Amino acid sequence: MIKFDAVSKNYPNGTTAVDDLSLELAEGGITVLVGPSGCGKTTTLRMINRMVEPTAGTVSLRGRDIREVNAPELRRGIGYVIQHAGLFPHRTILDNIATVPLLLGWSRKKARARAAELLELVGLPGEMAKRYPSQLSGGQQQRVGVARALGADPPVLLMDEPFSAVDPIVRAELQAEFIRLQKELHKTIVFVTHDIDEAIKLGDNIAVFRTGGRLAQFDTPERLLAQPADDFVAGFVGQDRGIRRLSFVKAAQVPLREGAVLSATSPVTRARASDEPWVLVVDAERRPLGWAAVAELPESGTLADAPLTPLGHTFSLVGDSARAALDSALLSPSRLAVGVDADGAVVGVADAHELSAGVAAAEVPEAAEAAAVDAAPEVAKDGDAESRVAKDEVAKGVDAKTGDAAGSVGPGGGER
Ligand SMILES: Nc1ncnc2c1ncn2[C@@H]1O[C@H](COP(=O)(O)OP(=O)(O)OP(=O)(O)O)[C@@H](O)[C@H]1O
Repeated sequence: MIKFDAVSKNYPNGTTAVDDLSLELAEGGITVLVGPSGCGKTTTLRMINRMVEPTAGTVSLRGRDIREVNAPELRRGIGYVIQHAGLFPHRTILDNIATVPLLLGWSRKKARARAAELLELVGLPGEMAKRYPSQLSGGQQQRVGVARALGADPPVLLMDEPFSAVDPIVRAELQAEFIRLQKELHKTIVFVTHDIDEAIKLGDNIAVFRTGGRLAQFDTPERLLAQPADDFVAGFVGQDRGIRRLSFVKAAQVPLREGAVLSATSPVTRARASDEPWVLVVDAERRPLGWAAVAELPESGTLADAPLTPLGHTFSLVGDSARAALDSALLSPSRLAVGVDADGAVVGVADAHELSAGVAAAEVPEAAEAAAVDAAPEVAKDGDAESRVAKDEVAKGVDAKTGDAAGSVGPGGGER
């Protein structure tokens, strides 16, 4: 729905900020623009709301060349969120959020009612409405920024490094809240970051730019990790892309074996006969109780009499990723990961070698399938890979990069 067709931006000083970009961004999805500093991400973003005009090529929105739409009208349908939230310091939180509805001519009462709804939507308590921005934490301000950008319910949101100015814990919260919000709102979002991990966490699709404003690869996160287009992309996505790729493989896809899984009522002689250094002791419902080291078993009796070493953590075959499975193998005293079903009953075990062979055999899933991994409730990113919870923000207002008013409505912005 947002299409760049052979778009370039050259500045009079000779800088090519964006070079011959052709790209189609899907409606209702999150497209992340990522790349090193100065590679043209912000310029690309700002060409969508006409804060920057291309030197060549065409940007279109839902099939219409955006040059045919006057900038204020265009920006009415495009929310804009920036680093540091860019709130108006002398307006209350409620009035900051009500900015866009007021600009659109809503009555003060209706605009404030909408602002109160948005405050709740981004997870902030109503009592914050009367405070001023300086009385909120950085993360809270970012949420207000998001609420403000959502004021007129625009179908498109542009977000320029919205989470970069907060500490890593708040950032993870904001990211997770952002994912929650997007599941509800289905906006078309273009998100700029220089952080590849953030891109992989948030993006349905990722455009990797290289210096000189050139597009290096446009792909789903899983394909970016599995099949980087060239050495630059491989270097940019990082050395540990193999591990991160595991987040996109369902644990259910990796083969498990029965291994030495024995009930606590089994005689210790059975454990010795298993030829395994460790046996997993389970209760009558096959729920795991702990590991027994065969070399340390008592002479006689049952496994209920044996000293047990705690399990570490199990992984769920119902929703976890292969990354959670590998993590549990690495942390297990027996070096075996224990896979359980939805009831917590043991299905089987695998060591790191077996898991990695299983992952290699599993095809890189298509985007839809990978999204299903993420959506599965049990994947819940509970303890493992990503803690997708977030609180984000948005808005428009004073642009941290330029100091300009950067409203998506009204005259804000302009080229740098
Ligand atoms: N108004 C301007 N005049 C001249 N050059 C500019 C102007 N605005 C941006 N540039 C240059 O264009 C290039 C791309 O800038 P842009 O801000 O789009 O990069 P970016 O990828 O967003 O970088 P960062 O991650 O550091 O924010 C840079 O070399 C920048 O210096």
